[in-house]
Amino acid sequence: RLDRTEGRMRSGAMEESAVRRCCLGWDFSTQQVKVVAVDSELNVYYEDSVHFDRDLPEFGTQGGVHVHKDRLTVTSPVLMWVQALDLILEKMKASGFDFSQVLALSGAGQQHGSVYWKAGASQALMSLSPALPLHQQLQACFSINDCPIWMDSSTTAQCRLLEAAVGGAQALSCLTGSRAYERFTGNQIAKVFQQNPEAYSDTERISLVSSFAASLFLGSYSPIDYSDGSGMNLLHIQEKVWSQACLAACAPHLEEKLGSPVPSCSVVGAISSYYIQRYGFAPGCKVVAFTGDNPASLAGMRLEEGDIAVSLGTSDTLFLWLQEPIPALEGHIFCNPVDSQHYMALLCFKNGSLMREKIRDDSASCSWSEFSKALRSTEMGNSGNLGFYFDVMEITPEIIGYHRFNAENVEVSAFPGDVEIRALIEGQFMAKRIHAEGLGYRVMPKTKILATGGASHNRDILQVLADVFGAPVYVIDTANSACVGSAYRAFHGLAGGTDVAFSEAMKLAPDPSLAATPSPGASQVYEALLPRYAELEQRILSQSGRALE
Ligand SMILES: Nc1ncnc2c1ncn2[C@@H]1O[C@H](COP(=O)(O)OP(=O)(O)O)[C@@H](O)[C@H]1O
Ligand SMILES: O=C(CO)[C@@H](O)[C@H](O)COP(=O)(O)O
Repeated sequence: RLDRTEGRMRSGAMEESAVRRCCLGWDFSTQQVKVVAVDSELNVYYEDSVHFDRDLPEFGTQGGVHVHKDRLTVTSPVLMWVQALDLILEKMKASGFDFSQVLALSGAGQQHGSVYWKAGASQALMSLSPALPLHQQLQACFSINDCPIWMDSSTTAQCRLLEAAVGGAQALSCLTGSRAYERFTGNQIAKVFQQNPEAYSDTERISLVSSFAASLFLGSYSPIDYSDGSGMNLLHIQEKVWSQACLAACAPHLEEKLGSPVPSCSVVGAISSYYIQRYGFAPGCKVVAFTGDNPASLAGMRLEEGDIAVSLGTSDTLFLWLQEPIPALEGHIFCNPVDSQHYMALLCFKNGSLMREKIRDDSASCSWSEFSKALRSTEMGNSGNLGFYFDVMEITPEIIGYHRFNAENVEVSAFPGDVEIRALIEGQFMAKRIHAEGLGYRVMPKTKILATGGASHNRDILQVLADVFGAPVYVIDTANSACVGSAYRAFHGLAGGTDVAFSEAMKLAPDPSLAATPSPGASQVYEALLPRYAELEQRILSQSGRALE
């Protein structure tokens, strides 16, 4: 496995790269920009990344974001994303990467975040000078410099208005795949319009992080794809058009600022001459629509029906392939990124890796190996001790704070270090199983769990995942499934997109490898604990007055 933080050709790849045709897969995620190169036999042979906090400290982000004083507003500087692209391309060039062999590229972005292009920006995008980096030329192109991102939860008022405008939460979910969520882009745009009407009217185009990144490569505005567009509370997920009722409830002239959405596997154009002249890309290099990081991961893991994918990144997400959507008050239905007739379900847990890092720092001397040791030295079921750990207001369910319970369901104020670590990891995975089952998901004998994201490097964490779900856990060769999925999607788009089955185009892709199997006795332990966890979760929710109606 490669060190994910350093750009590296896989062994032997440097010599071969001159003749190696490839597709690039990008991921503009919360904490970093990452890229992989995948060759025509679908092998990953190059990976690179730029980490915002570490490599661009002048933007002063923590975990790639700025949390504002109200603790609800969370933004990221748009120019940091632009500069990260400059930096990563320069790193690739310095390492000898041969851009002329890139047949096509696609990418992913953290979902829901929005970028506001100022009037005149399209002209600047179309006339980029290859002599200068992008960030120097795009400085004045944004009407809002700090983009609202998925961690923002400041738009409750806008959410209630949107639901009321379309006949309630369930009606909105039937239309757009989700009830109103604070981070969903329509509500974020409504807040921008209400609080900053001048910036809104000075905006000629609104992009998602994904379509913004695609626009940088195209040198013109890229359309939003159906799958990432499903995370906005604006797209009619069955008809695949913007819902006029939702647009009207959010902000005026919104349709023209969004442009028309397109199937996720569309070729949206050829790469801008900027990249041909500055980096040596071939003029025919195609850009396939960018999508959300979770939809891209679904493609990267080549999810099959019955499987469940768990992404352990900044956020933890869980997703499934669906034929028939049944939108509900919890979870989300998105258009499927690789088959526009089908859908995917997604559950998002905001307290993912950053929460695990906090408990690691407090209880395992800032060391993942100490953290793992604690998991190995404690028993499945944690002697009945259960914990809920939410540093920031959780999405699934809406709980904040730490809540620890002993085997008698009595709330306690602290646990010893290793009990705390097991309580955190068991609790995170029990919540995932309980809420997936709430969407109708059932673990079956043939169930595979596909794990990805930074924490899927940790075998001891994956062992707890296998034990709690009672199913084997598989990983693909890289934890960057959103990048790999983006490169796969580029090949699919190149092969004909909607006219060709994704699975057909992916026949050569390597199978995932087994990382953990359930330990003997796991199912008895967790069959007893899961209902207790669910009851305690309800108890906390009703004490905080946030139980779902
Ligand atoms: N060995 C490990 N054990 C647990 N978590 C890890 C390990 N290595 C990395 N991580 C976690 O992975 C996270 C980054 O995951 P990643 O999927 O790359 O994030 P994103 O795509 O959201 O930027 C880090 O915040 C870190 O906590
Ligand atoms: O909000 C969601 C999904 O609905 C998040 O999953 C974002 O898409 C951020 O992704 P990561 O940076 O954690 O991969």
